[in-house]
Amino acid sequence: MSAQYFAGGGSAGSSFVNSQNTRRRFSLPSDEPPRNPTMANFPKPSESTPWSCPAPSVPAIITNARPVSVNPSTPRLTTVQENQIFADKSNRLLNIIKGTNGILNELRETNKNRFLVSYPVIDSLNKLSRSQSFAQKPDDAASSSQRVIDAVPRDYLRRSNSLSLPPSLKDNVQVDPLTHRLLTPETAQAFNHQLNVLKLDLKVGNLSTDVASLEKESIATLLDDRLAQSIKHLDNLHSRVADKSSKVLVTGDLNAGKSTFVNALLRRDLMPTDQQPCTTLFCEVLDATENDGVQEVHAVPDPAAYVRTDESTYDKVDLRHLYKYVTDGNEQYAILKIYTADKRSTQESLLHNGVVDIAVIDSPGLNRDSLKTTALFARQEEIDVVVFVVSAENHFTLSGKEFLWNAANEKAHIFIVVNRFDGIKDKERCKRLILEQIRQLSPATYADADELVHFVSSGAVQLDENAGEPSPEDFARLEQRLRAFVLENRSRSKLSPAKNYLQNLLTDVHILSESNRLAAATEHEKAMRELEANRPAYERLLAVRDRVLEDVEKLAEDTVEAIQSLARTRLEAAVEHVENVVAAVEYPGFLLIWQYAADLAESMVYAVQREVRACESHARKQTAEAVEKIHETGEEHLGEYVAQVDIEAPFTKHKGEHAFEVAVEMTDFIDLDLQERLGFGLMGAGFGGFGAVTMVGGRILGYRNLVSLLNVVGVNNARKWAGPVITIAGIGIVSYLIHDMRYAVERKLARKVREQLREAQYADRQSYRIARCSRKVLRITGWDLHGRFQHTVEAQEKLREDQTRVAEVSGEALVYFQGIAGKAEELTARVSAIETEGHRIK
Ligand SMILES: Nc1nc2c(ncn2[C@@H]2O[C@H](COP(=O)(O)OP(=O)(O)OP(=O)(O)O)[C@@H](O)[C@H]2O)c(=O)[nH]1
Repeated sequence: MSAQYFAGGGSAGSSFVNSQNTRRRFSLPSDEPPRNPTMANFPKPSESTPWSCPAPSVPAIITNARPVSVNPSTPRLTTVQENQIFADKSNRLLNIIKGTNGILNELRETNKNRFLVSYPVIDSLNKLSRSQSFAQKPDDAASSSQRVIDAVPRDYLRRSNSLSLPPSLKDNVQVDPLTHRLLTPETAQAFNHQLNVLKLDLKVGNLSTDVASLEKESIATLLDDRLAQSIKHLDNLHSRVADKSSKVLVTGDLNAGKSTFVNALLRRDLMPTDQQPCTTLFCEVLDATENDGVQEVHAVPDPAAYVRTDESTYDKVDLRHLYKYVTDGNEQYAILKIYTADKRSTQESLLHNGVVDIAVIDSPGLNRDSLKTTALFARQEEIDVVVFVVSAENHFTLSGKEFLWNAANEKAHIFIVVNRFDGIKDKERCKRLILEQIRQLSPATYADADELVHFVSSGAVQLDENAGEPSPEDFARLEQRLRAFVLENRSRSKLSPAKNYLQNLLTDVHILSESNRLAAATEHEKAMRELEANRPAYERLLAVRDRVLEDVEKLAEDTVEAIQSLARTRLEAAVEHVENVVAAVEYPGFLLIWQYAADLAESMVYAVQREVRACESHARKQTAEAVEKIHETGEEHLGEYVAQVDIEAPFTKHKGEHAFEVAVEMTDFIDLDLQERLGFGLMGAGFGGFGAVTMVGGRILGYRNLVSLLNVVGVNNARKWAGPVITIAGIGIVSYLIHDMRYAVERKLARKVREQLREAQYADRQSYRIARCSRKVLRITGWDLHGRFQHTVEAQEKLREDQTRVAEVSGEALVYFQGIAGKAEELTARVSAIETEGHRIK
């Protein structure tokens, strides 16, 4: 049989065995006084069960022996009283287990779906060192971190009268909210180290990971594992506490008579006995009522997986073949579960006696090979009592001594059966020698030897259960004390592990939730403080934003309007005075008059366009100044930034829009419009001399004037003079036109250019275009500023939203962890009030 079986065996699972050596026992003070029952609270002795009958008078073996398994000052109870107390304690423990289970499940749920449960730490190693007021060894030469790890938590746990955190932890609990990382490796380890059940397992293979190097998420995952394990273990404890049966392991040297003793207890020849060693397997004898009344054997390969109702977990064996299975050494089985019917009355039956169900486990005799396995088996918490059978003829063997020595460390009290006493001649000497050996091997058992050491002859017990023969007196007393011992131990073996585990677990839950509450409180306070601190700045920003953006819009509109207005005025003037360019253009003579006309037209166009460019330049300058002003205003409220506005771009883009052309035509050289000519002549230099002539010429050419003149001179005379006069007039007109051609071109081109520009609404359009370019630049600048304000406001709002969320979540966490800590504290007080040491049974 492998040791592995025992690691996983039993309803309590592996952790029972494993936790034995590591479990830290500390007792928290209870608010309630110990609930030791008084006789007044329980039935009178007359109401007791058969077990409470007066012990047969046997000579006291050791007169000064003092019972140490329970408080000697506590009055002995009847089995009924003990049963009631046990039932009360069990129920209270079961309720606490249920409550603790609820907390763990809630913590798991929270850790997964609401907020991560963090492992808080202490931020400064120096501060930790100061907390040596908790330390027992202030001058310890060990490193400060190790000193702290050793001193703070354990000492706190040992000395604290309440479950509040030590001041050193309270002051310094910190979780970095940004990185969610635990601070400083030493402090993280220190915190982890103070936990017991919920201590994180940081071993990956052979490597040990540092808590501080873990992200909060990783810690939450590890914690989840821990919580899941604890929930499972609580379930095991629940089953164990709820299980009303007790287990008695019968062990001892080879051939000491263990099987004979078991048969004597059962009053039945069930287990094979032989003069040579024959028991090769652990054999658990249970009452057949636990197997629906069917007597049979279940050969179980894996006890941890054994389920009575699931036949795949064992091989069914007929009771008739038990001998073969027990003696053949079937190594594939770890244990035989033997369900047997006990026909005796409830009062007499050991297995099913109406008070406590007892399962007796016969085991292979101790030798070098079986010693370790049996020791592991005995160490299981589900073993309530270990009965050690020693042969009165052989005394203790080396293996037996080693077993007792180790078992005494685990169970303190062993029930010892000195068997085959019938074969001893000098019985008193034998008793003396054996008791002396017991004194050395198990002092606690020796101290209570009257109760725990029995010299009997199992072989002398009548096995025929129907015969009704009374047991020998010494064996009857043994049975009575064994039942009492089972009851006394039941409380300790069943309830103590649950109590210890609950105390450790609840203390861990309290420490964890209390430190999380502190972290949440710190975070909440910080978030609220920050929210309050940046509120004025935020409100100011909102007010300034609206005002500044309004001002900027107005500035932009004013600037654009001024630019447009000035440009229109200047361009209208330029159009109106387009003929001013004439003075600047040299007249090259009549023969080149066409060229002259082209130069004039070009100069006039150029002059107007030059004015457009001047307006654009002015607009750019004004726009740049406005942009600069807006930028300065922005920087005043938002801090320095680089404005991303290209002032030139819109002006360059619409560069060609001011172009226009004027074509020179033949008609531009002849001007018959006198009025215009006069008007123009008034402005032209040297034009006055021809004014009267051209005016008369103009009248001559009029038809009505011509008819009036003919009437005066007569038609015949007119015919006579007509030819020469017309010739002279024609020559004059031609001369005049040639002479007037330069001025006609100047007048007509000026008029033509002006009219075309007016028709095209050139001044309006250009001033509007220039203003539009400027508006575009200023609008972009305004948008830019608006965007920057918006960005700043949004950043502020985001910050405030985050702070609000942190405040809400941390506030929620604070209340939550406060609740958990309170529940844990209350449950701890309740569990501490349960006394599990048991009582002496009559
Ligand atoms: N005289 C006498 N013989 C006994 C007594 N008890 C047991 N025996 C005998 O001792 C021998 C061994 O008894 P078992 O019960 O098989 O011993 P055991 O310790 O179970 O043996 P293993 O399990 O094989 O180690 C048998 O022959 C029994 O008859 C007793 O009280 N008096």
